[in-house]
Amino acid sequence: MESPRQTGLDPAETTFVGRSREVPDVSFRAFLAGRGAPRVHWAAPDGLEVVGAGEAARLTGAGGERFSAVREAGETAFDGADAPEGPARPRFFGGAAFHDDHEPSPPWEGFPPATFVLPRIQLVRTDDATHLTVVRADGDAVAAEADLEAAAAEIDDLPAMRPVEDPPGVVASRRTTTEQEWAEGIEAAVERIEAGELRKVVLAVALAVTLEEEVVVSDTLERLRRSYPDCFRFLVQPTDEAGFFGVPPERLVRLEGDHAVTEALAGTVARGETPEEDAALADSLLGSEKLQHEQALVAEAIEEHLAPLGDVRVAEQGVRKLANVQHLHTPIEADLDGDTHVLELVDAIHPTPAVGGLPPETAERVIRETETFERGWYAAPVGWFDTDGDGEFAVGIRSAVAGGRRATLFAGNGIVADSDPEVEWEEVGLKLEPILAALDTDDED
Ligand SMILES: C=C(O[C@H]1C=CC=C(C(=O)O)[C@@H]1O)C(=O)O
Repeated sequence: MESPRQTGLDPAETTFVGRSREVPDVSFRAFLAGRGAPRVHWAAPDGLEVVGAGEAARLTGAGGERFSAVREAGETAFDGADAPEGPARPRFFGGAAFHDDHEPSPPWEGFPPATFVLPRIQLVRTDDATHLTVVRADGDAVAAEADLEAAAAEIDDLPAMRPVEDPPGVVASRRTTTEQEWAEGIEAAVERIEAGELRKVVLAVALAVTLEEEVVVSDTLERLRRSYPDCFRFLVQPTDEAGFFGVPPERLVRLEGDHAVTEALAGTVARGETPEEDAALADSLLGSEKLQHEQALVAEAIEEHLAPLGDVRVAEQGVRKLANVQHLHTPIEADLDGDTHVLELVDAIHPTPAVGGLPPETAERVIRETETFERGWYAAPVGWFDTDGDGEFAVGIRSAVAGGRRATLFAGNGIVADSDPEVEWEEVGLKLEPILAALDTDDED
């Protein structure tokens, strides 16, 4: 196992040099298709879209200090760097496992407890331009200029649009937890809640899927964009064998300077078939004592973790509507007192009770004892940070890890005192649906 502070980067031997220029807009999927792993794709619902390939540097961490190990290495790595600023600035992309003692085993080979890659080539699409950035770790500015020329020439040859391949098709899918095991897990959790040992725990299922053809993950992500335009989209492909991807509706945190934005998202009902039914379901969400409790615990925990760092404002609760489900949603903002790195916020907030539970240690123990699969990077922070410590992270839910003819999908529910195993079994089905549909030929639009 890696030592907790191992970062994979020797600052004494590293001087980053980056060069960038504006380029004509091209298909980001075409860019990814032509490059080997590692590959990343990130899109925030409110603007920034980035793809990256290759590795100028990689930071890894393990154990309870994995986020601070990565942060410290990232900070010193950029001392003396000669790199562009603004939208074209270099960024580290990656994420972490849900549990800090995670050890990669199938389907999570290639996904350590925490790892971030600084791509050698990055393309950034903002509202008004597309920027190409190349980065080298050897401080050779002349070579960086040449890399930029070469990459720009390759980009010139890429198409502006790329057709989306047919979905791979689903041959078989199977939850790795039986309905009986699920019911027993929930009943045991409810007993602990009634005994006062636990207030809430999020229990999840994995859906193991066999595909007809090999999956092209970036095409799957594109199909998901069409159905879930308001969600984040991410892909982390550390190797050509496997990619972790998803369309999470939930921002873990965004930090710009001293301003942090986060949210409490929890409590779920389906969408209605008609506007009237939809509104009635939204009312039932707002009026449900159980779902309100489930979400209030999330908002309170986030507020409590941010309060020592600055001035926190909790906005009014609303309903967040996605194509298949609706959630209770409370925006939260904070003006931070000190110079804070986004990974410090990630460390402070993860796991929120929207994916873990309360008290956190007991909930994590219950998750381990109950779940019949390895969470890996599911429900964990995934995103990027820059050399100033700004960045953005989503919660890796509505997600799957896939490669070749296999995909494993994940979905979980908050369990509180009055949770009913049958209702919760159906609800995880609703949350698994979007990715399953994007993989299956029957659901082609
Ligand atoms: C843990 C998941 O969703 C969380 C976010 C929103 C609503 C949730 C719920 O209704 O339980 C979960 O807390 C998931 O999608 O796997």
